[in-house]
Amino acid sequence: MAGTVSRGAPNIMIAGTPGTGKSTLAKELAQRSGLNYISVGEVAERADCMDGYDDELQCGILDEDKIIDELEETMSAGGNIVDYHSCEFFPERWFDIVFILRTDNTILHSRLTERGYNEKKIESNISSEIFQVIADAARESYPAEIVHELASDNADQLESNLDKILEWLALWKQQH
Ligand SMILES: Nc1ncnc2c1ncn2[C@@H]1O[C@H](COP(=O)(O)OP(=O)(O)O)[C@@H](O)[C@H]1O
Repeated sequence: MAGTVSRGAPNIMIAGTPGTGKSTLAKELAQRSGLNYISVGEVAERADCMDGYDDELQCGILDEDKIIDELEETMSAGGNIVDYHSCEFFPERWFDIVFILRTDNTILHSRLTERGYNEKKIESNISSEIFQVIADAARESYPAEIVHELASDNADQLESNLDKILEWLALWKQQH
């Protein structure tokens, strides 16, 4: 079960549709908490954990088994903030808490346009956000009580999300 493994510091998953603000939140959280930031995409590139390329969506395909092997030791030690769009394929035991960032469709559309995504990729991501694909998959893979959705539309919400997570972290430390 998640959360029952003894670790010096918790592992936090930050998931969500591309453009919802995962890396913005996760990097700032790492700064403020001292926890270790892990961009799964960057590790996968560096450690050659990609398994082909999706031409339609114009993105690499992750070799899930390989990235799990690559991260296992670091995750077992605890104290990590993991940034990746989906999380259902990671071992349940890795995470003490899972946050799913959610963004209003119009705002998300502008962010992805600004990022230079093509129309097909934008539509695919917006539809994934509308149908809450990532949130539902997370809830199927982790205990409901550790999965939390966070609104990520504006700077105030970013601050309040950081506050909430830092509060949770302080509580975790008191209890462990
Ligand atoms: N809470 C927020 N309010 C306003 N803009 C945000 C917020 N979070 C992220 N952004 C902006 O949205 C864009 C996408 O954020 P990013 O963190 O790269 O998303 P992701 O890692 O989920 O793909 C960036 O330009 C970032 O500055």
